[in-house]
Amino acid sequence: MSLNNKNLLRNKAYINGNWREASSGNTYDVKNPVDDSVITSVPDMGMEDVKKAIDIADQKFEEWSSMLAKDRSAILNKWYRLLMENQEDLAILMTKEMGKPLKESRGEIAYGASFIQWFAEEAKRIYGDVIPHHADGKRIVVIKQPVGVAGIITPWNFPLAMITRKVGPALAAGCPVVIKPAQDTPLSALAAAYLAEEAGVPAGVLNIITSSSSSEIGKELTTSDKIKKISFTGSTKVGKLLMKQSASTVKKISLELGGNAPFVVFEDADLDEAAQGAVDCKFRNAGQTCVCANRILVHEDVYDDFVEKFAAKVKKLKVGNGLETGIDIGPLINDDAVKKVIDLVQDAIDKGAKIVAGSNEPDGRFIDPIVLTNVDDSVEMFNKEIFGPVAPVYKFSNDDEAIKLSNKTQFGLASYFYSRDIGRIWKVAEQLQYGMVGINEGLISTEVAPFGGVKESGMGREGSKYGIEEYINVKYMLMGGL
Ligand SMILES: NC(=O)C1=CN([C@@H]2O[C@H](COP(=O)(O)OP(=O)(O)OC[C@H]3O[C@@H](n4cnc5c(N)ncnc54)[C@H](OP(=O)(O)O)[C@@H]3O)[C@@H](O)[C@H]2O)C=CC1
Ligand SMILES: O=C(O)CCCC(=O)O
Repeated sequence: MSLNNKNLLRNKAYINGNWREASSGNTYDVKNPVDDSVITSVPDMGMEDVKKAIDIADQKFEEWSSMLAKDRSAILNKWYRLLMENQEDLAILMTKEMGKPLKESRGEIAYGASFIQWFAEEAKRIYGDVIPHHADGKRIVVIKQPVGVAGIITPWNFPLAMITRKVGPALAAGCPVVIKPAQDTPLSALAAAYLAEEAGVPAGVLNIITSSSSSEIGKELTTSDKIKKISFTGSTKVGKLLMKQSASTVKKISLELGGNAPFVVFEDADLDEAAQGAVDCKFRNAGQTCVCANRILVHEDVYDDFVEKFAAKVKKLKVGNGLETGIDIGPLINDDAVKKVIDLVQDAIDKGAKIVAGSNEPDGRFIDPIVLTNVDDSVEMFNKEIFGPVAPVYKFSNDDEAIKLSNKTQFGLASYFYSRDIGRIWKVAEQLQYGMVGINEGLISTEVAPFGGVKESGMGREGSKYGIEEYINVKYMLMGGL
């Protein structure tokens, strides 16, 4: 692989500042989803290794949390700079292991790094409170303290940003971390750990376990009494399991789970902007994003015009190996993902849907982006996260119906709508049962805003001033006898 900084391609896991084999000696291959070519192999760690990582992180808690906030901040800032200095190499590595187009990988490196920079600043602003006292001779003070060691489990679709969005606030608050990246994408995580070490993150404060036994590692992280916090991004099914397991030790927990985002186009919308917003929102990362539009709902008066504009743009998207120039859509992550997406399309076709762009005949893991019309809420994909480049366009007749359809799901992560009417904008934004609302905007992710969902999309917020609260305990002190 042609990286300028050859040190970024790691084939060992990282525990206590050492690059390590699994104690069993086992490894597994990391493959490029384009053609299954092996990039390298990494340790296939198990229970013994994760226990070691947890123990060392626990031992490091006192040292790391008692370091001056400005010193932790300086280390994080240096890590941010190193991530950005190595942006191109990290992007190549990411595209190789995950498949997203290089331009999107570059974007994710900058996005991922931005969380480290943001939380480097927040580290210095974990302020407490003085509360006006309730009785003479007493004073009330509130301080904020780090929760302790954080166990972090992340998915393959954002191999860097999902890690930095959790590790940034954890380290800023003073919490050491044990990270289990997705089995398919450990290399971005290991490269980031290498740069963290270069930046001066002390040994044992940041540990990475590579493993193909996610349930074993997850069980240990969620049940160990040394882990005080679990942060997870991934499917709702696994999130529920981790929540259940974490109950045994009553851990603080953040979950970023599945979504089923509505993207509503009202009759007064700017249709050109809405069509472009829908393309950006739906096809980012080949649709493999929890905040991607999953259901495009369009008012009947503008339905045909919107579909024409939208489909014309979709037909221009270029599908191929993400390392090649000009590619908009890379491969899906694996064969199961392709099958799931194509089965959902077939179900819709069986119920009367029409394909107006793209094709339901994949070329290996590549799917020509599909636009479907003539769909209603009886199709399976109305209720399921598609996680692929398929855009079903539903029709509605009035605002109440649009809101009802939008909220007809157990998920509540991101939602979007396009309108120019200020009254409608307020009403709809308030009535959408979602943690995030994009208004005349298809891309909402930024480190400065709180990312997170309601309902079965999870709990907790990442990024912004709220993100650090997930790694902090509030302590109230009452002083009497004054
Ligand atoms: N909200 C989001 O951002 C995401 C949503 N999804 C949704 O989930 C579907 C399935 O994707 P998938 O990658 O399988 O998602 P998972 O939820 O299975 O995987 C996410 C992370 O959890 C780990 N994991 C899996 N099972 C367990 C377990 N029992 N205990 C502890 N950790 C576990 C995975 O490890 P490993 O990789 O080793 O299996 C990975 O690190 C997607 O099609 C999509 O709909 C997926 C990814 C992200
Ligand atoms: O899909 C995800 O797992 C996270 C969403 C990426 C983003 O932050 O926009």
